[in-house]
Amino acid sequence: MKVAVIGAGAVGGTIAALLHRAGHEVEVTARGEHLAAIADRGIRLSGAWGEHVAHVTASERLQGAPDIVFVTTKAHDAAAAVSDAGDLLDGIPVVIVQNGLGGMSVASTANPRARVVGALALFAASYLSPGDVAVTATGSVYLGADAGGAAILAESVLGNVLPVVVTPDFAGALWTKLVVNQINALPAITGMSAQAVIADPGLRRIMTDGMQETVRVALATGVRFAPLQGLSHPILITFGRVPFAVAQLLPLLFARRMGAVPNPGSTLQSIRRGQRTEVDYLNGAVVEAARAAGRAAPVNSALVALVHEVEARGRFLAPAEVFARTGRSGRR
Ligand SMILES: NC(=O)C1=CN([C@@H]2O[C@H](COP(=O)(O)OP(=O)(O)OC[C@H]3O[C@@H](n4cnc5c(N)ncnc54)[C@H](OP(=O)(O)O)[C@@H]3O)[C@@H](O)[C@H]2O)C=CC1
Ligand SMILES: CC(C)(CO)C(=O)C(=O)O
Repeated sequence: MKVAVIGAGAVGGTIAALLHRAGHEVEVTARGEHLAAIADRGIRLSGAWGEHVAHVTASERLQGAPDIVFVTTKAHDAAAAVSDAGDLLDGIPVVIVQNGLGGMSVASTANPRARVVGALALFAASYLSPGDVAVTATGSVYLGADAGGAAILAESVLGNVLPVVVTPDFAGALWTKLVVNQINALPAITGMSAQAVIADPGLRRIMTDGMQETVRVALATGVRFAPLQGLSHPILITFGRVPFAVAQLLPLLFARRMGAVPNPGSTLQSIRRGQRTEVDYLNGAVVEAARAAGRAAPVNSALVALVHEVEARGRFLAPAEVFARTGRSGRR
């Protein structure tokens, strides 16, 4: 099958390499030195799903019409990336693998003729250097069901190379993932891995507070969380109410699942490359939902501000600075 990956960075490079290893004809788009390295030496995949060098067709814009396309840019790049493909995506299943709430509507607006399917990656991947990507933790991809059969094709293609779950409630799954993505901000602020952040009692407290705030905001706006990686609506309702001593078990569980290989998360990876982060689409989406419901989301607001500060100044904050800036002692 002819498969395209638009924005073949950490997640997209992993998907492209796995599909190439399975025998598909793969074309990718990327930019700059990463594109040059892929064109020269292929995508070099390493980590938890094995090693593979994928010699794929690579350019800045899609060259041919694929049977299916995966869009794996960061949220702020998705509209331009889909538009750049022009009419090559007309009538094609376009699987948008993206965190944040708006990926599907952005892709549908950029090409109303594409058959857009939402997807959420629960595996963790790192961009190591131009052309090199590594899977640091395995996990499923959750696909939204659609009426037109595009998700069935996506499931058959992707399900052959990694674990796939089709969810009938993708909107609810997006919100469950937004709770999980509370993992992202503190590594981006401190420069520490997600596991190291969670191991620090004071930082773990902030992350846990952010998760509980996200749950409470979502429930206040009528969200029903869909099942995702062991989380569910009833579990998250309970999580939103319990004291910190119990609630901290959730980030501790996430750290355990991530295993021993340090996971920077996708937001810290943007900072390390001197790029804009997705924080406005992650913690910022919680702040926005709270505002629409006439509520405040102080923890998420503070995290958004601190990530933007690190983006602008190019200097990470030490945990003590984070505690001071968020009005905490740091002892929990
Ligand atoms: N990394 C992870 O572990 C996980 C990430 N996610 C989510 O998956 C999505 C992708 O994340 P991730 O893979 O980490 O991001 P990356 O930044 O590693 O990859 C995105 C790639 O898209 C490229 N790109 C952007 N715009 C275009 C364009 N118009 N044409 C061609 N290439 C383009 C980027 O190039 P450039 O670098 O030049 O901008 C980059 O190489 C995000 O929404 C993220 O939140 C979800 C789960 C896990
Ligand atoms: C779940 C997590 C944190 C995995 O790395 C992720 O979604 C991301 O990095 O964006």
